[in-house]
Amino acid sequence: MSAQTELRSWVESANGHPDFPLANLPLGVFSLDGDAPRGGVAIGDYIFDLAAACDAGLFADAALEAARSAAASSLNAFFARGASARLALRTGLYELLGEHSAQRTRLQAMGEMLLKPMNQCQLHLPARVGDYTDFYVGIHHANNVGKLFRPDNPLLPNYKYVPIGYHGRASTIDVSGAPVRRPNGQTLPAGASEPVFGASKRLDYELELGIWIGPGNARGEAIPIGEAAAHVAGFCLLNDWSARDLQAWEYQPLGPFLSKSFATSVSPWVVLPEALAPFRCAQPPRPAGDPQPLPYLFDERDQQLGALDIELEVLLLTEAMRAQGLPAQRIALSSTQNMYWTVAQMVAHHSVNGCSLQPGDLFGSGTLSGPSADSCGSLLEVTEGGKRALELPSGETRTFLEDGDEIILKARCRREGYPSIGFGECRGRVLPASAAAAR
Ligand SMILES: O=C(O)/C=C/C(=O)CC(=O)CC(=O)O
Ligand SMILES: [Ca+2]
Ligand SMILES: [Mg+2]
Repeated sequence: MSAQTELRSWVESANGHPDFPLANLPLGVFSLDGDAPRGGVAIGDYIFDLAAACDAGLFADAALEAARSAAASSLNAFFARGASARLALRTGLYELLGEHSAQRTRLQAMGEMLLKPMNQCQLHLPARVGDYTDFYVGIHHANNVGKLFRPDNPLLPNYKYVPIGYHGRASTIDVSGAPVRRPNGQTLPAGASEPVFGASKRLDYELELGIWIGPGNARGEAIPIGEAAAHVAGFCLLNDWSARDLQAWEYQPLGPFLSKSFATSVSPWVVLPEALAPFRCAQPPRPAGDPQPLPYLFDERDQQLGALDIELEVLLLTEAMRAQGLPAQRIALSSTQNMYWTVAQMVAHHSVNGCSLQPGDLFGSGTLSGPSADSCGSLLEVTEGGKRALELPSGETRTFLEDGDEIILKARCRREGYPSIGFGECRGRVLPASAAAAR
């Protein structure tokens, strides 16, 4: 695609925008000045108001139907419509927002009615999440964490056969910017034989890719792997906040429970699969020599697509850094290339037993650490279980998160010859535990 010129927009701030050029067009739900939340599209420094555009008669036919469902106060109905609605909407948006739009003069005159300054808007959770499942497909994370929790048996024998996951908690999913209260719970102090109750002392983040589910399946009807892509509505950043001391005490034999159910943060913009299509790397996600997946988990086309190629970043901003005027410090740079299982394999596996997936369900990929120390997706790994403190430009050190610390996740896709696109941010700041800890 010689798209650099074709993909220019008359919305000037979109051209060269680090996250939201015309090639991206992610969907979200926003409100302005306390008005009703509604669907919008990020373009440069603005949000294109889909309800206002529909009311102004800017869309027709399939694009109008798609825009109407994406203009609602949640994107569930739009997700349910699948790829044809996304394509119709994207085509309509290109026609309206492209540099050579036939309607450019009219749209520019409508200015403020259609384009809302993003920095004045409030962004909401883009969909009602019915169910949330967190996978474990970051193989470096699985190895690193396995070594810490189970030194004798880090990567369990099922890992290369089953996309491992646990059922998360949908009621505590927040959009970026919502604070995260340090949880209280049971922990087993080092050397003790009985647990104590109190605020977690080992609060951590997890760098993950979020996957929004589209049409989904009826109960009892598994989604074949070759059709799995049709059930993926889009992608976001996800932080699976984790209390490692609660986790270490509670997780056997059924897996994480209260150590992860107190908060999960997601970025507000849903990056559509069509926008991500160019960003794949040739390397297949499964190294040669590893066991062949069972047939329901194998699709030649899915393997040939290669791994998603999205750069992922974690930044930390402490209160002292804020007070000293220091910028957030990057503490990890990783990539979705570290996913051992593909998104299609996750969808096929999740539904193979007849479990139904529904529009607006959310998957977490699992923590996407890379192989090196500067690409770890959690503090547990960065500090080797709290043994090696992380040094910060403020002169502070961290093993786990302190109250007031803010974690910022970012993601970007780059490829020669294509405009790069970004996901925006997923932020969360730690609040002190509630007084219940004193009881
Ligand atoms: O017991 C373990 O090996 C570790 C489990 C997790 O940390 C669970 C989790 O959230 C998976 C992930 O993010 O990759
Ligand atoms: Ca996780
Ligand atoms: Mg969580």
